[in-house]
Amino acid sequence: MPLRVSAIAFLNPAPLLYSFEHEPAATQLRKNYTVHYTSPAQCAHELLTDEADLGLIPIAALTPELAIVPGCTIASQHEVRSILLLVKNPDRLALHGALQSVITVAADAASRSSQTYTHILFERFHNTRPGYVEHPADPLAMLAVADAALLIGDPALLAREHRTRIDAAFDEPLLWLDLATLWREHTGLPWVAAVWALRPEALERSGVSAQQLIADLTASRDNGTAHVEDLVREWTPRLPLSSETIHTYLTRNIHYTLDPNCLKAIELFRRLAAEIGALPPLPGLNLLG
Ligand SMILES: C=C(O[C@@H]1C=C(C(=O)O)C=C[C@H]1O)C(=O)O
Repeated sequence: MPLRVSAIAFLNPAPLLYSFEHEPAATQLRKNYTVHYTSPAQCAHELLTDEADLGLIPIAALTPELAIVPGCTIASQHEVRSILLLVKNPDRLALHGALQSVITVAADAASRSSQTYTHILFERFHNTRPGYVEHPADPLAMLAVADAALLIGDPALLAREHRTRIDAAFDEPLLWLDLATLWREHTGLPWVAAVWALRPEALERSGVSAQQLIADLTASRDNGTAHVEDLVREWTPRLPLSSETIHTYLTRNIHYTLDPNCLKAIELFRRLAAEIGALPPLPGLNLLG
């Protein structure tokens, strides 16, 4: 039985899924994998409820039972561009003051990792504890009900393109914060959003070995990063963004290699999240293979 795969329906994972979407590899991979696309939060839900065997899931949703597939990730070394915290009525003097004045945050319901990063940012780095409401990604609607809005993925990329129009809806321009940049400033580590995670018991049923799975996912990523020009051509008509922005996003903003610093970042993120009670502890990372 093929592995049931839940993948993220944003631009950022496109290089990871390249071989699953492009011939000649796609036909071969279809024998072992059936891929479907949804939000990051839903990928986690499907994997955790056994509706999927393998998921590209937010690191906030990892549990000790799931195995992390080594090789690939969705991360960022500096600016990510697509994880944005928009803050209303910013105190122009200092970031700290602006964040201290936030009482409520409307958080993109598609997110798990960035929601938790937001908790860490406020509570650990700025010593304040706003309330949270989940909300569909729509900056103006979010800021109508909250002091700050967390956006991820394609809606964040689009909001950034319409920054002038969005700012014009308020008495003073919003504060636009890139969460990956802030995480890097506070920790010196990359910001990690998602990894491939597996229900280990599913491998036997599928007939795919751990080594084969790691090789297939890594080869797809390598194929994708080698064919970024194709992806830019395919995605430019799908998203109202310039091909330059898409190219920069895929080549400079997003980092696709689960290297030792990314693993350190996941450990630190989960430790800080557990310390503030935002997530259950994750004792050690369970890597496949
Ligand atoms: C880089 C991004 O990371 C996303 C953010 C996630 C989250 O907040 O849970 C999960 C997966 C990623 O696709 C992005 O979409 O902007």
